[in-house]
Amino acid sequence: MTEAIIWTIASFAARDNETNLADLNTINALGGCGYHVSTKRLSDADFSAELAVLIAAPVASTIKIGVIETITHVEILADFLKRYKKQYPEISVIYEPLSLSLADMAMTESTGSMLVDAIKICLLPCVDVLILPQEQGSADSIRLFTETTQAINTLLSFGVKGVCAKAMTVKYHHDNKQQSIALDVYIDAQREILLSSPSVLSRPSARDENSGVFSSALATVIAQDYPIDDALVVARAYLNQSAETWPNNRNDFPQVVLPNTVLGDQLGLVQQMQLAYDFAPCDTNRLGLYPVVDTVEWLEKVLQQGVKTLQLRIKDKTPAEVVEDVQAAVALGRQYQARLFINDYWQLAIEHGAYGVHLGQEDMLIADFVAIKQAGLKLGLSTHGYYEILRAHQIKPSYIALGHIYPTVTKDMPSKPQGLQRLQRYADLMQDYPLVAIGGISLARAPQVAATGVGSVAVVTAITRATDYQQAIAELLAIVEPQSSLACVNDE
Ligand SMILES: Cc1ncc(COP(=O)(O)OP(=O)(O)O)c(N)n1
Ligand SMILES: Cc1nc(C(=O)O)sc1CCOP(=O)(O)O
Ligand SMILES: [Mg+2]
Repeated sequence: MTEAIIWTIASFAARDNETNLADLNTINALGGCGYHVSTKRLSDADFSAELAVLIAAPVASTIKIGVIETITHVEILADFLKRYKKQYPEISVIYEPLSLSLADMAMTESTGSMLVDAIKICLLPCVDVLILPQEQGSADSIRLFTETTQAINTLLSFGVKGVCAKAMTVKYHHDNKQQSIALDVYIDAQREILLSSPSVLSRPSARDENSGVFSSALATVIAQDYPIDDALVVARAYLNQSAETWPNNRNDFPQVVLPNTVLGDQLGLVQQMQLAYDFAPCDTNRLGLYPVVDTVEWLEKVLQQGVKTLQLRIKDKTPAEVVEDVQAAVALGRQYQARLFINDYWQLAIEHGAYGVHLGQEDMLIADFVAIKQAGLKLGLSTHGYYEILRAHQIKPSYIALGHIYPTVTKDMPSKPQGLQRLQRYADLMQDYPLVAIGGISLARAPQVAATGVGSVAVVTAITRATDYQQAIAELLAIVEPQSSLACVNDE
């Protein structure tokens, strides 16, 4: 893995060293390596010279910008970033101006401050993520949320790629009591992310929101190639904790706000989702070896080898074309007393009484989760990183699948492989769930995957393309379910 290099460029009017130290501590704590340029009291020529020195430092993965005090510094910096991004288009620029609020920045007419105008015209088009506070706790949460999204959309029109309105206090009613939470709202061209955390007042151990630590944390996580949704989650968890380590306590992680929930309703989220919560638990937390196959013939072959968890995954056919396969699959599952999951065709799974259904994140928008729950079917949900894991956790499925761990030839994946280190982090964070690792897991890789503590390993080609599938299943079973293989041996 290449080193995560973060450059920080800022001038702090007050508490310089303290704030600078908080930045660098955060970068170190989260596994990055920071290089800092302080612009404070630098002449324009000296500022340009400092930036030229930075060029000689190791190439940045992300650049974090803090307070920039003068118009010419803004212009010099914007020019520098434009040139640097041309050379390294992959670089992300994270900007947390601290002293400016969302309302100040989002005014369309001139604010009366030439500095703010210069920031909007010159700097924002070079910025990938702008982070601003939205502090006021209006009693009308729908209005506050609407104003916030409007302000963010205005800022996006200035050319910044994504905007996060951070830690806004939202008051809402639940169980006849007024609750108060801190909400992060992030919007870019592809996504809108809402993360709720307990209000700052109820978290004495939380970090100072006005220290620039959020953007340093975000920059460091993005520098390690995490996508923005996952980076927001980890940065927020870091702010919510006091420890100077990569966050690993679920209590510190934010909750993903979904429509059709108490908070979602009170923010006026309108998306129609037939969500349900707390699905039937699986009979074990360790689902073991989990072959995913696309024919009834394969189901039977793997069942005959002693497999107890499996999935029928037929893609892109009409329900009428797969109904007989689903019926036959359910019958086989019963005959072998196995946990048979049906991918995608949740109505057929309900109709024919499968053990469970496996669905993806996008299915949360279309499938009737209430019907699945009412029918008593187990629900497995796919995830591809922290954000999706927390989103899945909101509805408490029967198991969570973590993918894709390695490159896979079975499916075109829009995301990057997670690798073992991330899998370990997810396994530690979600250890109370049945977890299933999937994606590119071969016989050779299975021992390391199993060693992360996930109770189940799902495979397609490790079985279907094996020269000897029976041998492959026997070896995979011995790796993933060593206790059951021992029991078999002892039983003989
Ligand atoms: C065990 C397991 N994990 C993940 C998937 C992927 O499901 P999904 O995201 O719904 O994608 P498709 O399989 O439908 O392409 C899975 N099927 N099984
Ligand atoms: C169906 C599927 N879903 C994935 C996910 O990450 O959600 S990876 C995957 C394919 C797994 O096949 P193989 O074991 O051959 O790599
Ligand atoms: Mg699916």
